[in-house]
Amino acid sequence: MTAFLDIADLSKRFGGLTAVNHVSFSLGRGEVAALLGPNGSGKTTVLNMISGLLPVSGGTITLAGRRLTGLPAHRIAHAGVARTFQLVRVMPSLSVTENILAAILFRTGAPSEREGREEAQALLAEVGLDGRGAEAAASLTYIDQKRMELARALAARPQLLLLDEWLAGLNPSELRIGIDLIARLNARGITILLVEHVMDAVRALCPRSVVMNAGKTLADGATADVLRDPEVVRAYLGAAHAVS
Ligand SMILES: Nc1ncnc2c1ncn2[C@@H]1O[C@H](COP(=O)(O)OP(=O)(O)OP(=O)(O)O)[C@@H](O)[C@H]1O
Repeated sequence: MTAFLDIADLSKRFGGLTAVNHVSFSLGRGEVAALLGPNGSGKTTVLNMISGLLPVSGGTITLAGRRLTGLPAHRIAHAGVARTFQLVRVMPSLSVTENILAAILFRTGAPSEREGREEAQALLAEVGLDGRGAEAAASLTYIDQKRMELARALAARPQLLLLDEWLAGLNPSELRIGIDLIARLNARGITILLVEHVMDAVRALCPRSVVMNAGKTLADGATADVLRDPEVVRAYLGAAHAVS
């Protein structure tokens, strides 16, 4: 597969700490892959650099041959990259629909009120929040806030979706729904990179996984093989999350 997202020799230093240390991997268009690793291994920092939230200290990131490194976050978003955050970010004082409309507005500049609301409605249906648009965002349960955050990301019509522990904290039935939703988005052609500690979800969704440890790439390959790799098992067992 030719690289759609190409991460080459990527590094990030915070003062004396090297959080990401010469990491390289690439994703093919339409691929869904996991970025794994114990706590503090640098996964979120990689997502932050891809989405332009943090400048890189070294290396390059390209999407469909276009260099993203050095672009501000809003330009990267317009180039087709959307993400969710580990700690859900919503605008609590607005309604659910208004939260989505804000994201649509960011993409389009100025949709007509009717078109914007129709699109918001369709996005809410897609993430399982059909008919919930009038509710206050702050009143949503945790999973519903996550759904709404995903709808906001989808409002950008991304080519690449970065999910930072989007499935964390869901109960088993919610997890099933979440996995199906991610699989559906991928089937629609969205390339997905997910940082995830829920290994059942990783196994179900991601044929391929990249594993980081202490800022470096430890493994990159078929998920089943990677999760059996003794070095990966050791890295996880030495940390809070065992590979279970
Ligand atoms: N803005 C920042 N300033 C200073 N240090 C940071 C910053 N962001 C992350 N770090 C440090 O960089 C290292 C990697 O953090 P990062 O959040 O990328 O890890 P992670 O693999 O996503 O962990 P987790 O699974 O717990 O989310 C950690 O030591 C963290 O404390």
